[in-house]
Amino acid sequence: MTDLHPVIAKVTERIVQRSAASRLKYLDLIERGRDAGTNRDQLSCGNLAHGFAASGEDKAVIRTGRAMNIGIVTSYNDMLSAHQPYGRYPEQIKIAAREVGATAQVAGGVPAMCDGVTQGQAGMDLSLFSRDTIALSTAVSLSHAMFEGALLLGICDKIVPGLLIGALRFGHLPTILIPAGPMPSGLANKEKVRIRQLYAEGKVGRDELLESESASYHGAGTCTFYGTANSNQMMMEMMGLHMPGSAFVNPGTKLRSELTRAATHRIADIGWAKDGQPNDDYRPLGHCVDEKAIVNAIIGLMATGGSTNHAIHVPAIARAAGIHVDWTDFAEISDVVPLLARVYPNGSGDVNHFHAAGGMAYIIRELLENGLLHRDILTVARADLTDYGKEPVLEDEALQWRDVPASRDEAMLRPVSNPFSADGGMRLLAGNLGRCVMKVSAVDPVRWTIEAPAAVFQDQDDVLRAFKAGELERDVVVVVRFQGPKANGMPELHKLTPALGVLQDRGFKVALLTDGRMSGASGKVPAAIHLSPEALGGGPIGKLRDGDLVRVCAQTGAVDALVDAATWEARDIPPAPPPPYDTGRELFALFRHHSDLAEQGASPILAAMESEI
Ligand SMILES: O=C(O)[C@H](O)[C@@H](O)[C@H](O)[C@H](O)COP(=O)(O)O
Ligand code: SF4
Repeated sequence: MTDLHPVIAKVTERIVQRSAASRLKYLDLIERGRDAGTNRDQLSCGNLAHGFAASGEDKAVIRTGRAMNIGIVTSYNDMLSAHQPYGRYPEQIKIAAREVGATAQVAGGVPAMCDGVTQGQAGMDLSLFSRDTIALSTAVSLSHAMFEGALLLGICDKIVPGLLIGALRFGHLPTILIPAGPMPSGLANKEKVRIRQLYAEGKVGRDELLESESASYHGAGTCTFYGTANSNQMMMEMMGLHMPGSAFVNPGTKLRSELTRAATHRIADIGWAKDGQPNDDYRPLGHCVDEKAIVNAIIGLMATGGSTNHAIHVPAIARAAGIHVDWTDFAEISDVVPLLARVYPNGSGDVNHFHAAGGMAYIIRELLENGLLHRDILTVARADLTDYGKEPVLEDEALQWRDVPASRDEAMLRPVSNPFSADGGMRLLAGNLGRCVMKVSAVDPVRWTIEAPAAVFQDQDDVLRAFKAGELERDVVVVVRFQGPKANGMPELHKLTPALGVLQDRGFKVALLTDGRMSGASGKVPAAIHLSPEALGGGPIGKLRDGDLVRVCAQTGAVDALVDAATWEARDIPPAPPPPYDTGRELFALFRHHSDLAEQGASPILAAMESEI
């Protein structure tokens, strides 16, 4: 077994040192929460009676207060394909809880936005802030102090980060995340993108496009591209917050339901008490999510080509646990963690193919054996992260975990000894335009450096209008600004991907530069995103003008306007567009006013919380 890589050890120690004071304060919160929350002792008879009045056959057990009452926080809705399966999970969980003498109640529901439905629409301006809304809703759910454990039902982009941020403020509770799995594979993602580009060129009509999209997104379960949602599942495995290997088991299968049952049984095993006696295997969420677990999540992003959105969500999740990480930590980890998986958009296969090839079990075992992962973290499983290097199977109807000694498809999954690339492909870029990130794992290396005249926009629809008018048929850095959290909520600009892809396929050197975001499913066009500081409030991206030479370079980590210093200094920032107003966006003005930098997590609630504690 190889010793831990020195850079992983160094970055982890730097995070520990940086977080020492805030982490200590957080751990004290957990101690106080645990002492106050034991078996609902602080509740009055009136409080308690309200809490179990409608709990039916569980009423007597909840009333005695001697067994774990599990709080289920669910993000069910039946519009979101990934969350539609959750509809029947609470009843299944209640049955499983009774099997081990525990009880379960739905503590609350949280909203779950589908970025696929809102992509390119006004609703996308609420997407990032829906994460903090989910965190607040999770806190409201768990604030009833009726629970000695929590099960979180969530999968998609902002939902898992939001659930975790909220639940971490109740870090004294043992907590397990329960996924529902990916939909079976439909139309191949590459074919979906081909039809989209034909539509962008006017070569196919809306009917053909809708047919193609419907064949790709065709049923219950998470979309099969490796975007932010599936990156969430990967991170939960890397942090040991799922039952091992839960991430990519399809909905509606016996294995899926057995994993849900096992998670319910397990949560009852790791509370602070068991059968009314102190339990020496108490595993509170706030102890599981420590600096090593956060570093493991970042390592997972690099080893699998995970979503750039997590360059924003991981700092926010970490802050909720009193831990501070930055993009320099990401970049240094990326430099030493090889890319072991090629899953669309970083390859052709999807997450079902990835799982069949060996999936997370293979990735984790490979990284552990090569000293590229913290093994000694407090997971929700029985041992440490070793448990997660095995895949779940049913043998004679019983849940088992088995080794995955080798990749079953080296076109998708490779060993550390023969990676797809020596590093993780999430680069930090810095220069006179600020700091930003660029994911290169899905970008041809010949396009890692783009130097071209800027075409400057303040709205993604204006980019598409310029494309359709033939105004972008050249080497170009497309700049879209005033897309930061304070300006309009930092939407994803993924709708631009087909048009920019067409320009790139026509042979032009093309890059996107924005203070906004891209989808985790965005791929082949180099995109320098999350540029901080954002244009609103004076970020230098606001000084750019049409025709300025701009250089984005993932090789050297540069993002610069090649404009002479005197001209640059003399420039003003143009007035910001009016704030968004419709689709409920005006209700989120509070969040826009208080959001902090993307590199800190772009979180109004954490920024405000830290200003008080
Ligand atoms: O970060 C992500 O993974 C995206 O937000 C994803 O959740 C969203 O659905 C995209 O829109 C991709 O899907 P389309 O390519 O179908 O838009
Ligand atoms: S992966 Fe994206 S598009 Fe698919 S259900 Fe989740 S949020 Fe919606």
